[in-house]
Amino acid sequence: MSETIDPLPKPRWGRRIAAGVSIPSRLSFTGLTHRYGRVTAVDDLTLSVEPGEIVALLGRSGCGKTTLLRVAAGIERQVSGDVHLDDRLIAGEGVFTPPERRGIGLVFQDYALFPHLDIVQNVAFGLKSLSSAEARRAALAALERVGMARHAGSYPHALSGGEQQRVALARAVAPRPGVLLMDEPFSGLDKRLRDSVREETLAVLRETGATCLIVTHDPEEAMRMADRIALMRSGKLVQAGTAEELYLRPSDLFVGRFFSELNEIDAVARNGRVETPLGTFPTGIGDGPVTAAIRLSALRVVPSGEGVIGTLLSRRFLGEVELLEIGIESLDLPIRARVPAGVPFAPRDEVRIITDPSGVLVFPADGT
Ligand SMILES: Nc1ncnc2c1ncn2[C@@H]1O[C@H](COP(=O)(O)OP(=O)(O)OP(=O)(O)O)[C@@H](O)[C@H]1O
Repeated sequence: MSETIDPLPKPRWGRRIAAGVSIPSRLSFTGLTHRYGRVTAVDDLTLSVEPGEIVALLGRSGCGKTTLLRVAAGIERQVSGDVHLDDRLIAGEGVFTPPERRGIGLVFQDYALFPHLDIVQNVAFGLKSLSSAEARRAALAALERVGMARHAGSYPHALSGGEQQRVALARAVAPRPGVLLMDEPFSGLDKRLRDSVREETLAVLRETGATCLIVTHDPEEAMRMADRIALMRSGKLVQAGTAEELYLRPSDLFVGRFFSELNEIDAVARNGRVETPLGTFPTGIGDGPVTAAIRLSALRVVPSGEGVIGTLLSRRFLGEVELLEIGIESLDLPIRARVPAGVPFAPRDEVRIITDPSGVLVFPADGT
């Protein structure tokens, strides 16, 4: 007897309908600076988002992410630097293409649906080049793709946050923009809903093929969604690369901290090595004061045998893993370790710590 295999997983949103395909553009910023009065929100930033690429713009609150998006959209006019769409200068010295002529779609944090228009009118709003019948048809198709066609006649206030987010996505992709900008599009959703809406949004983005720049302050979200991550600090681009590159080879301690929890130990590098209470590790940098940053997952904790002697101070059960705090005589602060749950220790037990050198990052001590 043969088994029937369903070739496609059942979509959670609507029927299996493909989103309209966009012709993706390259979006690039060159030497971009923007100020609000004395505040420099974006500082000499250069970044290119390649056609069809999804890039997450990541950084703490106030680092300039939204400002960069607003400049790209044409809501804000930069102080200096250029913005190009492919080879076309859209904002720069003496040039300013108005937002509606840029072919850029936007999804705002608060979705920004028009309260006085019903859902299908909201989505059809940007389809100015089509007749009203065609615009309605395209809007309904976009709503169908995000599983919201049955709400076409509802008004935004009658929809949940997750439903409004889907409508906002349908509205942004319906005109088939070459570039889509999303500003913290999932931040208004609770954690469980956020995961499923994010996955579905990603599927729609991949189908449309649009170039996409997504603002987020959540490294995990950036890693899940983006082909590349651009990390900002104080208006500057600190590092851009794949999640793996940023995680494995952070350019400085700030980037390292963003992607993993670290034990930070001040030490002095000599002859390409640094000696710490947890062992001696290669540095890859010149001699001088350094910070040895040791990932919590790089520590193995065993009851006896080889390893650095410590005393277990506390253990916290986190499901699959446990967080241990261990005191070491020569260190003022306890060392933290993230180990598989179920370790056979109790507080005050003597333990041995073994450090995997591949989980040790060494940076010049520059006070970052
Ligand atoms: N309209 C404005 N007028 C004056 N200052 C502003 C304005 N908008 C932003 N700023 C300032 O510019 C800096 C960058 O703000 P921006 O909103 O771009 O950062 P962000 O990284 O998007 O932050 P968040 O994640 O909190 O939205 C901040 O210091 C902010 O206070």
